[in-house]
Amino acid sequence: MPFQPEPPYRHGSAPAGPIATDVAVLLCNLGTPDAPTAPALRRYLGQFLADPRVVEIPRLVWMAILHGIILRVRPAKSAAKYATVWTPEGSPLKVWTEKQAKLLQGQLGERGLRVRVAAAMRYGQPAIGTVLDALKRDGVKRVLVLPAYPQYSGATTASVIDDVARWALKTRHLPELRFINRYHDDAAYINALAATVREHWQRDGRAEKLVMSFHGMPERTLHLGDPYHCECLKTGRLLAEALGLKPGEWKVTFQSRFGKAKWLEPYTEPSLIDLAQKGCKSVDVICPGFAADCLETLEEINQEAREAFLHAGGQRFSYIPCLNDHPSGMRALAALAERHLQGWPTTPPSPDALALQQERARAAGASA
Ligand SMILES: C=CC1=C(C)c2cc3[nH]c(cc4nc(cc5[nH]c(cc1n2)c(C)c5CCC(=O)O)C(CCC(=O)O)=C4C)c(C)c3C=C
Ligand SMILES: [Fe+2]
Ligand SMILES: [Fe+2]
Repeated sequence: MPFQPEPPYRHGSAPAGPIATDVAVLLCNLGTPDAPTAPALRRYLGQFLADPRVVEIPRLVWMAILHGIILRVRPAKSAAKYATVWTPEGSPLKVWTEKQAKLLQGQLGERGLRVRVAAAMRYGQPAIGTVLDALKRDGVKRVLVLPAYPQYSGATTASVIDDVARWALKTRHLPELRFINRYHDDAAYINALAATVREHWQRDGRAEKLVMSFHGMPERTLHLGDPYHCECLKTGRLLAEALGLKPGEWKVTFQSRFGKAKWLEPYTEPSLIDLAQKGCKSVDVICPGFAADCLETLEEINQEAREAFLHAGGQRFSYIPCLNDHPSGMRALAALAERHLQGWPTTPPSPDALALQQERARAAGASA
């Protein structure tokens, strides 16, 4: 199999890029369309929904449905939804992920770790392979892959790992690779979520119920051994414990059902309607499984679900934003990355070690 061309090999050359280090963290999120338009959505959904990790039905049947029906109908509808959340800087998911990468590099620097942090997207741009190529060109030799999904699922975390593996298959000189599979029960992540809820209560008052809405998955993935459902429930329980909530004061639900199959239940919007119809007047809604606000939180929850709850008789719907660039969320990501970076050379070399390294590089250059 042909491998892609390597950058020229140099003995002991210092890494390039914004900070001289050969260690990088690759913060990977789902990805988003380039524009809130039907053609951009067709490209994005075409790539996303063709991933066998995302839709697990026989290829030929699914490709006929995807290209024959879904990619003819859904792009325009989805584009209209994206248009309602689009910002002057672009899609919220991309804007937040890029900001998180910058802040994470700063946070790690403050902890004394010399590490590059780059953002990449599983679908759309910047693609994981493109970012890995750029890091390699800058002399990066070790990459910690941090999928921005607290709960592991085959459709998300494993799909990021697949994409890194696909890049590795065509790369001759591989960096050392590490992967963070999950952080659903990480104490700093739970505390960061709890901090955003408490801040929200202080600012806007507290509702009768805290609804924790996670992205759904087909129910059959649970029976096939995907740990996602279990990890969402654990995050929910730990968050409720951290907030000192009593049973009945909180509820875990699943949103964003796609297609006709049964997905994980209870579904978010019907649950909110049910709560309102049973006399619950106010809800706080948080989406702990999303590292950053995106279409699914800003439009589906803060617009559609809000309207459904109020229409069913609810009086106050408060949306609690995702961790985004919240300082405690960023500290949680930095602590998580720091633990997984252990053993890699992330501290600046001492002047003596640097002199020795330069001497060796000179000698190697002379004998090469
Ligand atoms: C946070 C975890 C996510 C899981 C699990 C997940 C599973 C999953 N998603 C779809 C289908 C769609 N998801 C869409 C958007 C979307 N999904 C996630 C996260 C998870 N998905 C995010 C962060 C986003 C938002 C992206 C953005 O640009 O803001 C969409 C696209 C939008 C639309 O047309 O509705 C689809 C489609 C499936 C089928 C699935 C599990 C099998
Ligand atoms: Fe999704
Ligand atoms: Fe959705």
